[in-house]
Amino acid sequence: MKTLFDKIWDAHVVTTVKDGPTQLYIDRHLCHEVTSPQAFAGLRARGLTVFRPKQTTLTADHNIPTMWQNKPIRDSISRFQVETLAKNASDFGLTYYGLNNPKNGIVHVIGPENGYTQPGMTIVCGDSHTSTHGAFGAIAFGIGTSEVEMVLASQCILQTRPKTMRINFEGKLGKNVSAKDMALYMISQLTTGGATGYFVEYAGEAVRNLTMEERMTLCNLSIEMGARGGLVAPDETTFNYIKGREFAPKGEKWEKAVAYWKTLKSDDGAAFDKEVTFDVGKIRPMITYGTNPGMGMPIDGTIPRLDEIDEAGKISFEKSLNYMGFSPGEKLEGKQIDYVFLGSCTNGRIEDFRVFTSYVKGKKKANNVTAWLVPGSWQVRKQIEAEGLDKILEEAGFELRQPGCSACLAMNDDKVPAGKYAVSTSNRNFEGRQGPGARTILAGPLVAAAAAVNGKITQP
Ligand SMILES: CC(C)[C@H](C(=O)O)[C@@H](O)C(=O)O
Ligand code: SF4
Repeated sequence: MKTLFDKIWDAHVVTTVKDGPTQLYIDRHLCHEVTSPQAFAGLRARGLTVFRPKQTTLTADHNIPTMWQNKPIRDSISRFQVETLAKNASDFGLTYYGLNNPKNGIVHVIGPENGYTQPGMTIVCGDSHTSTHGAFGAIAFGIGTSEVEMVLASQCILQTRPKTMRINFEGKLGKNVSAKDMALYMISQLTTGGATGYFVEYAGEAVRNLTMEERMTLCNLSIEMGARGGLVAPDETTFNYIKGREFAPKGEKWEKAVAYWKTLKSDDGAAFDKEVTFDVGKIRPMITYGTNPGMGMPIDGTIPRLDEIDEAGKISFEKSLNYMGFSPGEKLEGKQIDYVFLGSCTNGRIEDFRVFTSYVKGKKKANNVTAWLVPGSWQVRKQIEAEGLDKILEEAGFELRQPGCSACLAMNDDKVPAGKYAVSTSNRNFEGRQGPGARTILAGPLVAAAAAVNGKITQP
């Protein structure tokens, strides 16, 4: 009896070093401008080529502006990063979706939308949120730059087998409760270290009922509780999503692939090293109040009091609240905010824009709010336009930007000023994450929409 993880892992083992790591074959490799330059430099220094060039795809996302992408990038460091990526792609003969390419977008958005991400695969990228691709029933995880070099050179990687954990979400999600709320709730319960050393499988009725995009949101945040990755067994929802996409198998190959994908589930009675169950009926729309994604609570909740925090955590708890400008025991509902960011590989897909738009339709953006609405890819942006969502957003006083990581992290022009509050659909609320001194409140797209319209934290 095997878990889903075991089945995929075992099918990719090349050799195992006795008492050491496994040499694992990698099906898909994605690269972006931040973590790949030294890897390519390493290949050059050793006179190596890319072993299987068709299995690596490059995209520019972190350092790019989200306006005027047809003009040269103004910031010289960012421009250099992106130019280096383009040069590496052409020198090593790799597919590259650069600026203004219709397939450009955030690395974890474009893989799935092109059908490049498929069940049963091993997928890596020099990026922690590679866990997103696990939504398709793939072993997908982030790697370091030296490992990027290893994959480029050999299409393999040395990995220690992680432990397995299953997280069951039972019951039905309440009204206005999203996959993001499930994830923030889960991390608030398990803490940011709760899954360290584990690869998580998400299961249960509530997970089966999620769309592919919602499963991606959930898997995306796996890394924020320390997990190596997270995955969901593929089912009809998965197959329907993949069917017909550019890199999806076609014709007879499709039938064969689906027959194999249907075997990709944990056997009844397969043993996990740890198992946790949540009743989703208890989950309400969430926000974070601190400086790690585990510091979350329902919107109408109160920040824990100092006496509720254990001795060891008191100093960092106080430091965190101090940075945020909040007090222990405070309620945040009704609190004024300054920025709203809809986007990132967590919540920058079409369904997120549909949810956001459905709330703001016929309403107006609050005057005190600067809103950045950033599609995860050009294909997402095209779909937004095809559905006329851009018009509705415009009428409500919003402006749609061009794709990129944007305000998810302060590596490009979209920085939240010091001291300002941003309700953000991204995945990290670390100090300085959205700009030096910026204060991030993580939430789902619906809560972000309510904040954008009301100018403060409110129930959607
Ligand atoms: C820049 C990159 C290495 C980083 C990551 O690995 O996650 C970024 O994508 C992030 O979200 O912090
Ligand atoms: S959108 Fe944010 S989390 Fe995702 S890859 Fe870009 S920087 Fe990382």
